[in-house]
Amino acid sequence: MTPDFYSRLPKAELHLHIEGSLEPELMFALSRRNRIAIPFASVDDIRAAYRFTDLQSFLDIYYAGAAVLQTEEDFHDLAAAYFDRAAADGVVHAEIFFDPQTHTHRGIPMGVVLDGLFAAIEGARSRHGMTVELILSYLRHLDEEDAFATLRAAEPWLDRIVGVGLDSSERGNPPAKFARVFAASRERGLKLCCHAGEEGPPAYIREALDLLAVDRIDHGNRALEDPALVARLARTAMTLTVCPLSNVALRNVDRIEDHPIDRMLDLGLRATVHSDDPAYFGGYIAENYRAVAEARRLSRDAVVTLARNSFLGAFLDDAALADHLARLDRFVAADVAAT
Ligand code: HPA
Ligand SMILES: [Zn+2]
Repeated sequence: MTPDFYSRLPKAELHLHIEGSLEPELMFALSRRNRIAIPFASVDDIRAAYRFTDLQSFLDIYYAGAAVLQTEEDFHDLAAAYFDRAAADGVVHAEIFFDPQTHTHRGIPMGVVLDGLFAAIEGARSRHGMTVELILSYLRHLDEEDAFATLRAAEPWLDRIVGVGLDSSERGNPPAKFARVFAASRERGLKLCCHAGEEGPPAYIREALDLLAVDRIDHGNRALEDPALVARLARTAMTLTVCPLSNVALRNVDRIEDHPIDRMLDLGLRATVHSDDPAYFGGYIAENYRAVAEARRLSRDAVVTLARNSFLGAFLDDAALADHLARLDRFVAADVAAT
């Protein structure tokens, strides 16, 4: 493999919270631009706060940081910075989460968030040739009625949103709590994703399948505790969007050397690698590939399988999928010839 293999490998990003790409430098700049106080005196201060013990300790800082996002321009700048980094990391297609309730609850209208994101998406297309889809993610620590209100607020833009997701504090907020709003989302033609089995038990993954009828599971690591569930996920080719650096930062995996990504592939799971909240967890998607591939000594074939799975798991039409897979094959053939 050539040295820049991981960043040149064509891939799809399927698990990225746009608010989690807010780098400390931009957080600081926006806090000044918008005169929003943050509990940090400097960029170094912000970085020093990024020592997490679990999901909730991260979410507390993540929601506090998002308070600096106020205007359409802020959302544009946030997403444009992410797309530039993603393009440099070989991302050719991205399906990104945004958390509307984090903003609407602060009085920021849905249209401000979306117009900023749409402008950045247009820039990603024209500057990088990248295709981008948006996934509206409901916050699971809030109630289902709030999720319904969010779906209603997004109604004017639903033709430009590919799907919905479920994120935030997993324990104590099972998928079952959102069965009706997921059914309503499906009726509106939206694809369905759900964070499950990051901290929550395998039973939450089963609920996401049985009660929400999801198209994709985000994380899914704890399926490994339940062999019958693993067999079902493998048999149905359910995509699991795995985030190695996130798993270590949030202490769901002790060390990157202990990450189960190769076990997942060996069990026949359609696992893929993604970045989750890269500004907080120490690396964007290529760094997630590099870190887990080196720590687990993955073969080139295994790494290419992860990238192939990212396209197979994406919400692409057949023609676009075929194009992406053909480009991946050409990349691999050229890399093999060069080494
Ligand atoms: O890693 C995550 N897990 C759950 N909710 C989230 N919201 C942003 N990132 C995450
Ligand atoms: Zn996530």
